[in-house]
Amino acid sequence: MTDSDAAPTPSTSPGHAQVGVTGMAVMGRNLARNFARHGFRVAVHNRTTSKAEAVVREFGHEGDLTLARSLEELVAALERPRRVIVMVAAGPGTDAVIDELVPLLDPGDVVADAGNAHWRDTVRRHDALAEHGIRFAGVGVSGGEVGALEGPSVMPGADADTYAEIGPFLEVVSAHVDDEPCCTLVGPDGAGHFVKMVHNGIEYADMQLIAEGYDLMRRLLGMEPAAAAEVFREWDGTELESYLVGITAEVLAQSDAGTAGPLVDVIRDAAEQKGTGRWTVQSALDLGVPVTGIAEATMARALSGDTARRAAVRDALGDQDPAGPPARVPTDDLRQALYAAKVVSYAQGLDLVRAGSAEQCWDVELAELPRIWRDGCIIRARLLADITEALERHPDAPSLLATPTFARAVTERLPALRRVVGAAVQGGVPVPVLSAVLAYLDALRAERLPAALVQGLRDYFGAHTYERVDRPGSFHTAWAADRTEVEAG
Ligand SMILES: NC(=O)C1=CN([C@@H]2O[C@H](COP(=O)(O)OP(=O)(O)OC[C@H]3O[C@@H](n4cnc5c(N)ncnc54)[C@H](OP(=O)(O)O)[C@@H]3O)[C@@H](O)[C@H]2O)C=CC1
Ligand SMILES: O=C(CO)[C@H](O)[C@H](O)COP(=O)(O)O
Repeated sequence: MTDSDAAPTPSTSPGHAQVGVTGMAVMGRNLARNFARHGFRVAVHNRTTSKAEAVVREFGHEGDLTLARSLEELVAALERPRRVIVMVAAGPGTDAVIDELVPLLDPGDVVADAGNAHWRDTVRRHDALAEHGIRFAGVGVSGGEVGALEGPSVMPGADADTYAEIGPFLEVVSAHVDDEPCCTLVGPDGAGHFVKMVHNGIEYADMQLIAEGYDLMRRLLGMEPAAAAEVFREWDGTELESYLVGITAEVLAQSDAGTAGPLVDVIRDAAEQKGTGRWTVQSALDLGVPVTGIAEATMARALSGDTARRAAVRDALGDQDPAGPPARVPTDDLRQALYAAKVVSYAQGLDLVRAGSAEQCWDVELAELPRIWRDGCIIRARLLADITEALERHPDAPSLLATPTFARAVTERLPALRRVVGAAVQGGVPVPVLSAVLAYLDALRAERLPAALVQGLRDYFGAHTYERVDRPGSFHTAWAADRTEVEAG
């Protein structure tokens, strides 16, 4: 019997642990191990105790891991002020844990929710715990199972004194680039979870863009998954270098043991979602920020999962395009199109953070976000160093797209993006994010938009009035009478 096979025992030294983690599923377990590997004394707890026992049994040799069989034991195991990290299923699961924790804690203790909470829940929980004198942090964590263990990107939202208690721990275990932690206080209460939500929205757009690129390789260029994998592997050494492009090559190259064909061909084509993409779009709608790439990526997941409707419409309309054979585009056009579209979806996400921060008075420093996303997180990419630099140089730019570096980068790639979207439309390959991004760019660059006609129509049916380009004021045309124009109110 080895040491790690020994049955774990509850803590025998109250107040010994520096940090407690409750929630021993993939993320919490690995985050706890990450703390322990960095020399912190950690107490671990899980609702189903056997999972916490397994963590101590299997990984106790990695560091100072103490088992807590209940939240009472977890709290008792911690030094003061206590630091409890909650890493459980978002929503009711998180509320259940917090409700049980609160009576066990004292004023000054810190609860940090590191799950994917909705930022409005985080604001609510922050305010509710403040009434008990308990400090609350909403901590966005990205990196998946491996990132949690080896160094995630961490996006904490907290009051400064709360961050002073928990931040140094988070910074140590986060990913590092040039000795800088991929963790910084992004703002108070819900700011961290808002930023994590937008991170995930960008993640949705990134993944859908990659999927569209793959679909075009397959359906326009006739490439098999293994050949597409090679292209993505090659792209991972270019301006598109990123975690998601790298793992795309791996997923596409994977064979299925059962069929001996590509695994991707036997995976059901219905993309699921846990909510963060949808929340991003909902928040963007509330704030009036056009995050069209993220929105189309979220809708694309919903459409893919609507299999009954897909089958019904396919049967009714047929899937043959009478327009003829699809146009071919070089893979270099695809690479450029993906890069331009990726820049736009980052720009849209950052616009949303700017608007959310302004509305909530969070004072989020925008350039800090691409800086802490450079490593550890799912959207880590070479591009993020350039975005950081562009935003540091031009902090007041109204859009990332208006900074010289990215204005040039996108302008140079616009012809390729247009060729790709054109070929996809002609070939009947759906590219919702690529085409939404192109439309967004064309609309932003247009001297005049047909919004003028929309205003005219609104005035016609609802007397909603319109403004004129040649003089100030609001105007209404008496559409139902003599059609003269009057100045309104
Ligand atoms: N998986 C990922 O890649 C990432 C996940 N996240 C977020 O981190 C958090 C944890 O994620 P993950 O590790 O995947 O685990 P899950 O989201 O699958 O949640 C499972 C954990 O939540 C606990 N739990 C669920 N309901 C309750 C409840 N009512 N009371 C107490 N505990 C409860 C479970 O305990 P039990 O074992 O007893 O069922 C288990 O420990 C989530 O908020 C998730 O959104 C963030 C970044 C990445
Ligand atoms: O936060 C994450 C990554 O950053 C989680 O993996 C999250 O579950 C991803 O979202 P979805 O499940 O909706 O694809």
